[in-house]
Amino acid sequence: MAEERCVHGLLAGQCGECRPAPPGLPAKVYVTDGGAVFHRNTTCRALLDGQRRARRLGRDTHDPGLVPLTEALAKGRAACAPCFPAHYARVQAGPGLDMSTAARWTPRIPGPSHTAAPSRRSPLPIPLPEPRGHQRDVVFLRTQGHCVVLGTAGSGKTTMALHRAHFLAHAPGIGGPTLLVTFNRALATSLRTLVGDAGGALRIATYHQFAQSCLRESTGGAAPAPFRHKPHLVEAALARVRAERPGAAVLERPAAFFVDELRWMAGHGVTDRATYVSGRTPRLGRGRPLSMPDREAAFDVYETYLRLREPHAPYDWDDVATAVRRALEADGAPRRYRHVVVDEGQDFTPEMIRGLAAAVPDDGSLTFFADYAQQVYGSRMSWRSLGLDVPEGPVRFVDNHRNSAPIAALAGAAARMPHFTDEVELVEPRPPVTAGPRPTVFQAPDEAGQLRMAARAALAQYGERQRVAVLMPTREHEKRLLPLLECGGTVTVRRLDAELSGWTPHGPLLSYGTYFAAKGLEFDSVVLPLCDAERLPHPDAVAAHGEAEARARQARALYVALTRARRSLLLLHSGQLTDLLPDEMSDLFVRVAA
Ligand SMILES: Nc1ncnc2c1ncn2[C@@H]1O[C@H](COP(=O)(O)OP(=O)(O)OP(=O)(O)O)[C@@H](O)[C@H]1O
Repeated sequence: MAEERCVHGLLAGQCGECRPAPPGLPAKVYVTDGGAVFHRNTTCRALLDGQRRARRLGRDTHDPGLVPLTEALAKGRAACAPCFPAHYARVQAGPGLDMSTAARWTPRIPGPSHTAAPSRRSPLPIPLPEPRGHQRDVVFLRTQGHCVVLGTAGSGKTTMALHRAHFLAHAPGIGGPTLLVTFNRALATSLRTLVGDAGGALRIATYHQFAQSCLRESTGGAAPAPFRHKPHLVEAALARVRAERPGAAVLERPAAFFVDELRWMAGHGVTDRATYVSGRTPRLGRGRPLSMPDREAAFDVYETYLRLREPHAPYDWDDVATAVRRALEADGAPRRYRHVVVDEGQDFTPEMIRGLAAAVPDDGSLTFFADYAQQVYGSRMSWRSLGLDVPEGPVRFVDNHRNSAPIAALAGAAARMPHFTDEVELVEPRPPVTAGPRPTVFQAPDEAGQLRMAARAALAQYGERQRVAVLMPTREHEKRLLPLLECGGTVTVRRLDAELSGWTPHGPLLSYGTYFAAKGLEFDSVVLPLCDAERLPHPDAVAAHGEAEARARQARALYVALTRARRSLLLLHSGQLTDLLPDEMSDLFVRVAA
């Protein structure tokens, strides 16, 4: 049953052509040649408004014609929302309200015998699954000093980070104001919508929100905002150094390489020439180390950038972390937070973590959750370079609670490919047992066909009340995809970005965004267009970082995208399929041709 597919090779419910007619829709509906939806009758307000708008813009309009519902659905049309509000009301009700799910999400956090039980005065418990196995140990890990938790994708790191933060915020005696900090704004926003106001003692923020409020406090509100236009200024700095040092081969690299190099320097707090040029600070990753003369030239770019930035701001989004650490180390005042919990820690630089460690008092704690297989920002790092004191070593989560077995098998095989594995500590996952269909790989005739197919599959699954995301490597194609998903403005589509406006933690959802924007989030179904070899890895990344490093970085981003899907995964391409995925012979996906 798990592999039940339609005549087009897609999963039942995934195919825009074969999905059953949603209940409550009539046998015949009205469509116009230029429209993307179907209507109940020709007096529909949205239809008439749309035609008026088209005429105003000088476009042709078409008279509505009556067609069988099945034909309208087969052409990928969605129901017009004003004509079929009951249909959308049902879709909106969604699985999040299902009683069996509600029971599974009943929050109870039984405390271990050696720690105090959570206070009776605690606010309402948070709506999360109960910790299991090692997860329980982590919620109640020691409450002073540093703790590290490494876990594979979907192993409950975010869930346990929330549990732990909630426990630390409210446990009597040992509890106190707690900061749960993430890298992605989208993830922070989604966590806030999940827990709501879990009590004033728990704050959820991104690192950069924390940094800004910290600097504001330390300067009495006078701290300037970090400089926003670093790539532009690095390019200008590079042009100057090229003129001063003609013939230096390293300076022929694109500006993106230097942006990345400067980020590494800022992230590790390497700000003097001798330390940088000597190469004493250990580096990980596949990029070939620069020679000493090349490092001299790269340091010139750094210094020139600093000089150009000086009139604008004392720091940018990368080296703001050093300003925060210095401000906190110099500040003997009582700390605002007693405990800090870091989620998605693999994206934090050592300087960020040092600053967060300095933000808690001696009787407080810093807990660090990470999965280095999902590190997608900047150069490779290990938790061991963060300066945390963890004599007992990290706790490891190996059970994947999110992905079905076939999706985990594909993602796991991708993560075991030679371009992926490196010297950074990755947690080997235990294969999940949840059954499900194998991922589908669909070859469309061209890129436009990929986007059309992606939208149709996403709409079909959204119509089945699922939480769906269409994820792409970059923002380049978003403007072409959005109108296909919106169906003439009748379907509400959420963009995965910093604001994550309209995000709801439960119920059907149709969303789109980049692999990066989806970090930490999850969906029932994920559609990945543009999995072509010529895009993954992107040629710009190859030019900036070299083939091996670009492949490794892109593979980790793709791994993030694959592991966002709980039950259904559709990958699309039109040229050659990217070789960052296991090949056709692996039997880990079902191939479908247009
Ligand atoms: N003990 C548990 N029982 C049931 N479900 C769980 C449990 N722990 C986690 N889950 C579920 O597993 C899914 C993944 O959890 P979560 O997002 O916390 O994982 P993660 O390790 O942070 O993932 P990623 O790093 O890939 O973003 C969620 O749907 C969560 O509700």
